Amino acid sequence: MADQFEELKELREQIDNLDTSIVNLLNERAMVALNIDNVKENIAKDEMKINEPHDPAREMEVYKQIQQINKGPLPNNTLVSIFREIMSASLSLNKELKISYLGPRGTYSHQATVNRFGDSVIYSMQKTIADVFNSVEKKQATYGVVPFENSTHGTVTQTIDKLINTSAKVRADIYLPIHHQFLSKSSDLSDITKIYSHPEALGQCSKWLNAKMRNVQKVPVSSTSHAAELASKESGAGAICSSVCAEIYGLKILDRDIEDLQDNTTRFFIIGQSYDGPSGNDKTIFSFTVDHRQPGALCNALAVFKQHDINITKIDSRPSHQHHWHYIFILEVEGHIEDETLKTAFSELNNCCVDVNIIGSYPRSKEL
Ligand SMILES: O=C(O)C(=O)C[C@]1(C(=O)O)C=C[C@@H](O)C=C1
Repeated sequence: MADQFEELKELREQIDNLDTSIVNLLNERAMVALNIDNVKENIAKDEMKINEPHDPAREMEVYKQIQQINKGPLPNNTLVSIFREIMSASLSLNKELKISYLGPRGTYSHQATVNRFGDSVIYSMQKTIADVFNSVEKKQATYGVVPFENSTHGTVTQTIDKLINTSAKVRADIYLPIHHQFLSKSSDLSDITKIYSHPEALGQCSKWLNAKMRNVQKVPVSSTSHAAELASKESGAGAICSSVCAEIYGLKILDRDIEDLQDNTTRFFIIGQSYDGPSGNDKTIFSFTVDHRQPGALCNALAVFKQHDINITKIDSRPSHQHHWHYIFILEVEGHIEDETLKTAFSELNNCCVDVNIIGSYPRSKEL
C-alpha cells in the first residue's frame, strides 16, 4: 500500500513537471503568435490592407499538422479542441476580438461560432441575421457568423439578401451537422397547440410536422433559441431547436432528431471587413446582373466559367428590388479571385454583365 502511495506521488510529480513545460511552451507559442501579429500589421500597412487576426487557412494547416504528428493515446478530435483554445487565446492576445452571431444562446449559429472561435474571444449575440451584418459593417464586431445554406432546405434567404447588399466580405465557411429536437414544458405531444421555430428549421422538419403536427399552429420566429424561450413561457407551446436549449430554457425533449434528412448540415459564413489572399484551395462568391432584354445574356455569363474550366459550386437568384421580375444572380465558384484563371474569367465576365460584385474569397473548408 505504502509503495502505491509512493508511486502515485511520483506520477503526480511527473505531471507537475510536464505541466510546467506545457505552460512554458504555451507562453513561448503565444509570444510567437504576438510577433506574427506585429508582422501581419506591418504587411497590412505596406499593402494598404486591413490586418486580419483570424487566418482560417492557417488554422486548417495547424489542425492538419497536429493530426499528422499525433501518435496517441489522445484522439485527434481532443487535440483539435485543445488547439482550438490555444489559437483562440492567440487571437485575443493583442486586442479584444469581438464576434457577433445570431442569438440568443443555444442557436446553431452560436454553436458554429464557438466551435470555430473558442472561449477566449468576446461574443456579441444579435437578434437577427441583419443585425449580425450591421455589427460588422459598423465595425462593432471584428467578425460575424451567419447561416448561409442548409443541405435539406437550401439557401437562407435573409442571409443571401444581405450578402448582395453589404460592404462586409465572406472570409471563411463552417459546416455544422444539424439535429433538431422538439422541446416543450408539456410532457405529451398531444398537449401541443402551437409550435415556434425559425422558418428554416420548420422547413427542415416538414415531414415530421406533416406526420405528427399537421393541424397545430406553426409560428416562425427570429431564431430556434428564441423559439425555445417563448415555449418556456407558454403551456401547450413547443419549439423546434437544438438539444442545448433544453438545459438553457428548462424544457423537456418530447421528440428527437426530427429533421427530414439525418445528414442535415448547415453551412455558415464568417464575414468581416476583407478576405485573405489565396490559400491554393479556395472558393469565391459573387453576384452579377445581366441585361434582361438580351437573349442568352445569362448563358453568355455562365459560359465564361465553362471556357476557363472553372467549376461552379452554387447558383442562386434573388429579386433585384429595383424592377419587377429582374433578378440578381449569385454564384460560388472554385478558385480565389486573385488566381490568374479567375482574374481572366472575371475580366471577361465584366464585359458581358451589367454589374459584378465580389462578395468574398475563402479557403475551402472540410465538411465534418
Ligand atoms: O499564423 C497566424 O497567422 C497566427 O495569427 C497564429 C495563429 C496560431 O495561434 O497558430 C492564431 C490565429 C490565426 O487564426 C491562425 C494562427
